[in-house]
Amino acid sequence: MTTKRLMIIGYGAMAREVHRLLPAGLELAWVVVPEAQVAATRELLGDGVEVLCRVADCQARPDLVVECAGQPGLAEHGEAVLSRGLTLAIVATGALADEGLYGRLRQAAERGDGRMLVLSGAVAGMDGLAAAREGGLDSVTYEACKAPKSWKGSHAEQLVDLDALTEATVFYEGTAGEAARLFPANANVAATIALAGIGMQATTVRLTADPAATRNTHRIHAQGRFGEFRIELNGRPLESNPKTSMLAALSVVRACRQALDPVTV
Ligand SMILES: NC(=O)C1=CN([C@@H]2O[C@H](COP(=O)(O)OP(=O)(O)OC[C@H]3O[C@@H](n4cnc5c(N)ncnc54)[C@H](O)[C@@H]3O)[C@@H](O)[C@H]2O)C=CC1
Ligand SMILES: O=C([O-])CC(=O)C(=O)O
Repeated sequence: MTTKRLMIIGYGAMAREVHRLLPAGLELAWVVVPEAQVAATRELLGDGVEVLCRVADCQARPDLVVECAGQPGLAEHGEAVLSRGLTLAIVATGALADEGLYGRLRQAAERGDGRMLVLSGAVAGMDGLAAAREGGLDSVTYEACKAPKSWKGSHAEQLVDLDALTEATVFYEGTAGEAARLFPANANVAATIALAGIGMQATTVRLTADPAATRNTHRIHAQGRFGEFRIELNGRPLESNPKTSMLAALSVVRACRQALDPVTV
């Protein structure tokens, strides 16, 4: 089997974990980072990987492109990937709460015959939720609970004193679309659930900080013609970034494996 070649957009905590766990048969050939990080990333990765700041500078055709660059990274590079007819697997799904961007990415994919794969990221059950949607969904709620340190540097700091919490505290309730925009490094999952289910406005979201939490907890409750499901997922955060659950990186690794395997499970 010939080795396939991967492009990763972004080279932060998640991308490094994906790189570490890359399945045999797929090699990291290109990394796209902001211009200011090109030199340091080149030094880190050595000669085997081409470090670029624009997708257009890639002279060959990656077999798969994965976005691990956050919402601004998807907004900056998504169209360039899709309009070249490439497959782009994404985790910064919250960027799709911006209808304008979503429309431009769809058009680029249609124009160039590209494909955008919305990965399940830090949650589970997106297959069942999307199937349930076919029969009609009545309500979908999503609750996330993380340790205060996982909410540091986010909009949560404007809503609650994270350092003073002594018990689990709900600091945000709203729609998936708003949550994904207000918490771009923490609530992409809200948008993923909305995309698989009943949309950005109808999906309700509650966010909690809990000083006793050691995991990133995600709870989904969906009701519809199919029946009802509840999922609770207690994900281990990445040591290198407590905002990000390990499962989100693993969902990217799974997409890498699927690109190699003729059977999709
Ligand atoms: N769907 C999901 O379940 C989840 C999605 N995420 C998303 O994944 C993103 C990445 O997570 P981490 O790696 O833990 O964050 P991180 O902050 O460690 O890394 C993000 C990297 O992207 C790079 N970047 C930023 N703008 C860029 C651009 N325009 N072009 C190329 N690279 C750019 C940054 O330089 C940084 O190295 C999060 O910001 C979040 O949006 C994170 C966790 C779960
Ligand atoms: O990794 C997680 O637990 C979820 C997350 O950050 C996101 O949805 O953006």
